[in-house]
Amino acid sequence: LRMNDPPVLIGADVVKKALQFEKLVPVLEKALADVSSGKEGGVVQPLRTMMSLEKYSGFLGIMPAYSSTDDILATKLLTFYQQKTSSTIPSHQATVLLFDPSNGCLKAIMDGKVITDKRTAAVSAIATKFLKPTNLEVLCILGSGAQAYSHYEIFTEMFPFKEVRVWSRNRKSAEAFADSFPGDIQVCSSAKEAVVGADVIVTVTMATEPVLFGEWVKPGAHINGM
Ligand SMILES: NC(=O)C1=CN([C@@H]2O[C@H](COP(=O)(O)OP(=O)(O)OC[C@H]3O[C@@H](n4cnc5c(N)ncnc54)[C@H](OP(=O)(O)O)[C@@H]3O)[C@@H](O)[C@H]2O)C=CC1
Ligand SMILES: O=C([O-])C1=[NH+]CCC1
Repeated sequence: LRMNDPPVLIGADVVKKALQFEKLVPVLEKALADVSSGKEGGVVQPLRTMMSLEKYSGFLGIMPAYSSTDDILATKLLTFYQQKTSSTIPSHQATVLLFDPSNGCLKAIMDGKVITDKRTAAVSAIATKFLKPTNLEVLCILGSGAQAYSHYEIFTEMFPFKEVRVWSRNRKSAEAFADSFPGDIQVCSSAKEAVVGADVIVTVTMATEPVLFGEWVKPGAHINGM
C-alpha cells in the first residue's frame, strides 16, 4: 500500500481463513509473553475504555495497543449487548483498525468478530496449556454461544479430552451446539451435572449471576472464566 491509498477492508471470511489456530497460538504466546515482560516486551496497552449504553444495556469498548517489537499499531472497537437484539445479530461485534505506526495512516479495517472469537479461545487454551491439571479427561463448557464454539474447536484440537460436556440456560441451544460437531458432546441438564468431575471448565455465558460454584469443582481442576 502507498501512503495515500485507502485502507483495505478484510472481511470475516478472509480473517477466518487466515486465523488457523496452529498459526494463532504461537503468535499469541509471544504477544502474551511480551505483555508480561513489561518495558522489555515493548507493548503499550492502556486499559480498555468501556462505555456503557444504558438505554440499550449495551457497551462500546475501545482497545488500543502498540507492539514496538512487531511494529504494529491497532485498536479493536467492540460493541456488545446484554440481551440479544435479534436472532441474526451477534451479541458481540467488533472491528479491528490497523495503522502504520510511523505516520498514523489507516492501513486496514478488519472484521474483529472472528478475531475476538478465535483469540479469546486461543488465550484460554494457552492458559490451560501452562496451568493444566494433571488429568485432561473431561472438558466442561457452560454456555453455547459464539465463544463456546471457538473454545470447543481449539480445546479439542489441542488436548486429548475423552469426554466433553455442555450446559446452557436454554437446552435447545446446547443441543444445537452438540449437534453441530461430529464428536460426541454430552448435553447436561444442569451446570452442576456438567461441572462435577470435570478437569477443565470453560464459562462462556452472558450471565450476570453466578452459574458456577466452587463446591462443585474438583480439586486441581482448571477454570477458564470468560
Ligand atoms: N474476555 C474476553 O476477551 C471476552 C469475553 N467474552 C465474554 O464471553 C461470554 C460469552 O460470549 P459469546 O459466546 O460471544 O456470547 P453469545 O451471546 O454468543 O452467547 C452467550 C451465551 O450465554 C448464555 N446466556 C445469556 N444470558 C445468560 C444468563 N443470564 N444466564 C445464563 N446463561 C446466559 C446464552 O445461553 P442460551 O443460548 O442457552 O440462552 C449463550 O449460550 C460473554 O460474557 C462475553 O462478554 C467474549 C469475548 C471476549
Ligand atoms: O475483549 C473482548 O473482546 C471482550 N471483553 C468483554 C467482552 C468482549
